[in-house]
Amino acid sequence: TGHHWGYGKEDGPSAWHRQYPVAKGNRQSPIDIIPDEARRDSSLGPIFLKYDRCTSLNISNNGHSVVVEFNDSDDRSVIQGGPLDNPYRLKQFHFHWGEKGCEGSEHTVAGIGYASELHLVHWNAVKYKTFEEAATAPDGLAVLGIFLELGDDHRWLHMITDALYMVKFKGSSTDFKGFNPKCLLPSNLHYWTYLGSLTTPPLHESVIWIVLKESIVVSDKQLGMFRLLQFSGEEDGQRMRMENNFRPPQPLKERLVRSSN
Ligand SMILES: CCCSc1c(F)c(F)c(S(=O)(=O)NC)c(F)c1F
Ligand SMILES: [Zn+2]
Repeated sequence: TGHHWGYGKEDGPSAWHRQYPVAKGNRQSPIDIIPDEARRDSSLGPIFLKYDRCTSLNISNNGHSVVVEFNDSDDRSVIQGGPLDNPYRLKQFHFHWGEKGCEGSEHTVAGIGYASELHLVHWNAVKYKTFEEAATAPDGLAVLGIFLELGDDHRWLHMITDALYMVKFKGSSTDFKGFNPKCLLPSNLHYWTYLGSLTTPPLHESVIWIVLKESIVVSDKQLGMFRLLQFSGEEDGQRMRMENNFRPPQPLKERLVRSSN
């Protein structure tokens, strides 16, 4: 139904505002994070991640990214603390990446992009009954953003890249049980936090962003496996390699970025 959004010239980020006017809103994501302009806030405590390995369900290609979904029927896997008033339940994680190493992340740091960015999406199940309801509420979602930079192989990322051949085409999905995303975290959980939005349509302004200062390291070979994925379905004629599925930084407007200590 209707013309769907994408990352191409005609249907990419610069065109999204036509169908999603909030694209020009006051709390859009991603942003360029300028560390020197972030406010250190001593009231910002540490974040706590309690991820239970047995809540992962499946890995799939939704035509925009590769997504690992979790069972969010209880509080087994949650993020809490930091800027959050409640625990937020882990719903899914996915990645954004480029076609070369110097760009591919969504947030940038003092104008510098990374090769990729991992998003762990959580929702406020204390205040809202469903993910869908939370996804449209100003404090409904908490997304943990982790930068990926190029270097040596990541010890655990192979668990994801080994499964990518099974979800090459849009609409494909396969079991992915027993994966604990804790293995994708850097050693240090210092972060920047600000109020923003989804970075893909419908671009809801419902995200409390928590972006980790420390990146994780993956190899070019591992990241190259993500580029074997296709935006298009198996039956679609033209081959559409999945890459450059990132939105560029948006205006900060009247927002403050805070920094944990
Ligand atoms: C209602 C969307 C379904 S869940 C989801 C998602 F699939 C997604 F891709 C992003 S993102 O904007 O791309 N990255 C932050 C999200 F924020 C999400 F919450
Ligand atoms: Zn994302």
